[in-house]
Parts: sequence; C-alpha cells; structure tokens
Amino acid sequence: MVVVTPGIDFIARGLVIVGIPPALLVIAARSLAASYNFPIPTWVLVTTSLLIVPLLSAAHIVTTSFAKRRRAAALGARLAPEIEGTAIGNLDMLKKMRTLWETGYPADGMMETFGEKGPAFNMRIMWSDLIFTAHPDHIKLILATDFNNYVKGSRFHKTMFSVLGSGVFNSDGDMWKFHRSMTRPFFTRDRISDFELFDRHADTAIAHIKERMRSGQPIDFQDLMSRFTLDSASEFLFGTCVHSLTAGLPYPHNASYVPPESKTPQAARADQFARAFLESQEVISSRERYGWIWPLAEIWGDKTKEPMKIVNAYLDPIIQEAIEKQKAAAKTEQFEKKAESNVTDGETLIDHLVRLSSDPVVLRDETLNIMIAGRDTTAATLTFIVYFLAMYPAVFKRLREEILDKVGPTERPGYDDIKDMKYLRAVINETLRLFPIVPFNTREAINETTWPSPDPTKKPIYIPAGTKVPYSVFLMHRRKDLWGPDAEEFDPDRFLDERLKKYLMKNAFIFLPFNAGPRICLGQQFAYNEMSFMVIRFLQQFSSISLDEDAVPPESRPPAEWAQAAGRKSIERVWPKIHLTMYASGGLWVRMKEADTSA
Ligand code: HEM
Repeated sequence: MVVVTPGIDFIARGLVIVGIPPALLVIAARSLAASYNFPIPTWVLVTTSLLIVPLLSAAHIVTTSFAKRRRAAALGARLAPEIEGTAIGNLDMLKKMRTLWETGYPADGMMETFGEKGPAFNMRIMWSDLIFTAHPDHIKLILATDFNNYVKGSRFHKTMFSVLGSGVFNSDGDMWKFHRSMTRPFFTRDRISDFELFDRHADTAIAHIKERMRSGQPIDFQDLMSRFTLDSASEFLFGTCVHSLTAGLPYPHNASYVPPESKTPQAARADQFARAFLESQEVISSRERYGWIWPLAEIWGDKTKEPMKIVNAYLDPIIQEAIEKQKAAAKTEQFEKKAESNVTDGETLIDHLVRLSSDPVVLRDETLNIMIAGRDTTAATLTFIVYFLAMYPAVFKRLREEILDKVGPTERPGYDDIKDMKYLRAVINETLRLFPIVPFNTREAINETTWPSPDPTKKPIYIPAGTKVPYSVFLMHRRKDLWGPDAEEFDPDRFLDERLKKYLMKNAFIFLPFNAGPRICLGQQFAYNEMSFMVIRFLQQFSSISLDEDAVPPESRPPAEWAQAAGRKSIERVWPKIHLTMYASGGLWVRMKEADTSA
C-alpha cells in the first residue's frame, strides 16, 4: 500500500494549486493559436507561465488589502497596526519569533511590540493576517460574548488530528457540542471530589520523595507530578492505572550515585506509554510552531505514527472491553441508555461514554483528549506552585500554617476543608496568573467583525473574515495597567486584599487561566481539587522545600544574561518553556525536609 505522508500530500496539493494557472494559460494559448492561427512564441509562453502565479498572487494581495481598507472605513473602523519586518512576507519576524520561542523567556519580544503598537497588532506573516491580542475586551469577545463567530478552525484541526482526532479539544460546531455534552455530566461534584483516588497516588509520590531525600539526592518534582497525574488520570478515566510512579524515577545529571535499573515488565510498559504519550504531544505542538508549512517537516512520514501506535495499543483493549461489557449488560436489560445526569457511582469515563456511543473512534478520541487536557496542565501547575513555595519561604510558612490549622498534620483533607482554605486558593491562583499553563491560544474569526480600540481615542479595529486571532493570557496576566505596578511580583495576597476589588472584581476577564465562555475548561474544579489535595499532603509531610539548581542540566538553566533583563525574567530560577503547555525546562529539582508529624 502506498503511504502518503503529510509532506507529500502537502507538496502534491501545492503543485496542483500552483500548476492550474499555467496549465490554463497554455490551454488558452493553444486554442487561440488553433482558432485564429495566432502562434504564440514559446519563450513568451514559458515566461508568462513562470510569472503567472507570482503576478496573480501579487494582484490578490493588493486587491484584498484595498478591499479590507474599504470595509474597515465603511464600518467606521481601522486596520490593526502591523509589525514591519525587513524580509519579504515578514519572514524575518517569523524566524525571530521561532528563535525567541526556543531560546527566550515566554513572550520575549512581544512586550516590546506592545509598547510600540498597543496590546493588539497584526503580525501578517506571508501576507496572511494574524491579529494578536492580549486585551481583555477582545478575549472576552472571542471566548464569550461573540463566541459563535470564532472557531479553532480547519488548520488547527488538521494539525492536531493525528493525535487528538475529533475529540472535544479539537472540534468545532456540532461535533464539539456532541463531545462536550457527552463528557460534561461525568464531571459532577461527587466524582471530582474522589479524594480516595488522589490519596493513594499521593501516598506513593510522597514515599518516593522521602526515599530520595533519605538517599541524600534531589528529586525532579516535575517528573514526579507528571507520573502522579498520569496514574490518577488513567485510573479516573479508564479504571486502569498506568503505574508510571513505579517505573523508576530519574536521577540528576550530577548524581553522586545512580542505582542499577531493574524494571518490572509492568514498569517498563508504563515508561513506554508515558514516553510515547509525551512524544505525540511534542510533535503536534512543534507542528503548531511551524505554522501552515508544518507538513514539510514530515516529508518522510507522520511523526506521530509510532508513538500513537503505543498509545493506542494501551487504550484500544480498554475501550473494547468497555464496549463488550456494555453490550452484555444491554442484552440482559440491566442497563438502559441513561440520560445525561445519570452517571453512576464508581463509573469511569469510558463506562459512562459507552452508554452514549459504541464507536471506538469517538470513544478513543474523547478519552485521549480529556487525558491530554487534564494531565500536563495539573502536573505543570503543581510544579510551578512548588517552585514558588521554594522561592518564597514566607508564603510557604503561611500556607503550611493554614494547612496545619484547618486540616492538621496527618488527617486526609476533604472537599469542605479545601473550600475553606482561602490562602491555599490564593497561592494556586497567583501561580496560575504568572504561569498560566496554556499561555498562548488561538481562534479564527468566521465573519468580519470589529474589536473595540484599546486606545479609546482611536477607531475600533477591523477583523476580516477568516483572520487567525492568537491571544495570550500570559501577557494579559502580567499587564501593569490591569493588575497594578507590582504585576510581575508573586504575591498571593492580591487575591485577598483591596487589590482584588480594585482590579479583578472590576473586570473578571483579566484572569483567564481556564479560558471562559462555552468552552471554559471542563476540568477546572477537578484541577483545583486535585492540586489543593496534593499541596496539602505535601505541606503536611514536609517542613521546607529548596531548589537544587546544580541538579538542572546546564543547558536548561536560565541564561546568565537574564539577570540584566526587566521584570520577573531577571529573578527566575527555572527556565519556563512551552510545548502544548508550559513547563520547567530540565525539570524542577528540589530537596525537601521531612516534617516531624509525631506531635
Ligand atoms: C491547572 C489545570 C488546568 C488548566 C490551567 C486548564 C486550562 C484549560 C484551558 C485554558 C482550556 C481551553 C483550551 C482551548 O480552548 O483551546 C481548557 C480546556 C479543557 N480542559 Fe482544562 N485545564 C486544566 C485542567 C484540566 C483537567 C484536570 C481536565 C480534565 C480532567 C481538563 C479538561 C479540559 C477539557 C475537556 C477542555 C476542553 C473544553 C472544550 O473545548 O470545550 N482540564 N483547559
């Protein structure tokens, strides 16, 4: 069987598009020559065939620019300010952004552009509009008040399809409604407060930390949390734990002693699954960064194919078993198709979904989407919480006091304890403000529209139909005009003192770590519960945390020149990077001191 790779498909389509105008030209010239005996010299035909595509493209660019200007004027609006690169099609800007993305601090370069152009500007790469915003009024329109005019879009869908399929994360319109309404009933309060499940995995994670600390070596907290959330999510969603916490934790590059590896077959399988799961996500996030030409990086094959084989080999038998179980139950008439709200106790997401669909593709897409949406996000947020607790001992101390006061040194926290812990919630929110785990996102405008001008003395901004509108909550969360002069400082009290009224209560759309509107994160409450539970368990068991920066591989440490930069960048002690979500490059290596819980 001939396998068409994404790259070959892309080139073939491109050749068809680029080949049609010259082909039509040659046909027209031949028929002209035959009908009117008017031979066209070959050199003229060859030259015009070569020039026709660039000429048509230039004409298209000029006429559409003109039409946009006229439409903007007709609507009493203006075009978005454009960034001006020096290379054709602003390709130099694309290159610069890619380099900054890989070697800089998140959003490097963008703050400066904001200073010049304001919080919304057109990056216009290859003459295609890309109107970027970090303005709450625009983000509110995109996500909530004009929700129906914005989609993730077909390009996003195609880029992500080989991993996310058409699941809730990667669909629009009716398909998205179908997936969302299927899954939503599963996230009821009772289900997302299943602390017994968190507790078992938290115990294992804490035991690993203690063992590592007793051996005198640091632990990569980020890696530990990725395993904790993978095990909790797989059990919560499929009823089968991946057991990645048992698969042998990494040692630092400068370890004084690394015990010989002895993996059980189960641990080896867990490792293989976790690696394949990560690799498939890394591939699709790098596709996003290449933009629409990403298939050219996959000329020889779809890079998600091999890792997805491993992921699917894990998921498919679970799905098949759930379908069989449902079929058998239906035969004995034990079950009827249940209405949305009837999610029964002890049921996993798969058990719930098979009552609504028996299509294995729908089931796989949906469960995998939820796992991707819910796993790295919580793991990375927990990592950044611990990073801040290590950096700010006064916050650590106050939070620990709240925990010991409300829950005690050993008791298992419950839903009501968590609800009551204001400082804990403030610490989590302040972490999500400075490190929102989905820092950049994107949508596409279906119809033309206008956005209010960030500068009230100027006309609204015109958004043409089909425009890509990337937006960044990372930048918005750090704007001094929205959060006050100390916006770049880590200070959980801003969610508790008069600043709350002054900033956030005036405009809730300045804080959007979970998005907003109809596509708001489905797992928000689950995430708050899981993270709160885990932080409480840690602070009950450990009385201090410190960063071990020497354990971070040298190439992953914040570059020395950052010390001269403005804002948080100058004090950062990890290198925050972004693939689909934000993470600490090289891991978060920490040492923790065990608390004396005997008293
Ligand atoms: C700190 C933790 C989390 C953060 C910061 C977070 C953030 C987000 C954000 C920003 C989106 C919007 C993405 C977009 O529209 O492109 C989203 C969507 C989503 N999240 Fe979360 N999330 C977290 C945890 C979770 C968890 C634990 C789950 C489930 C177990 C989950 C399930 C989902 C789902 C299903 C969507 C797609 C909603 C839709 O498109 O209708 N999330 N999340």
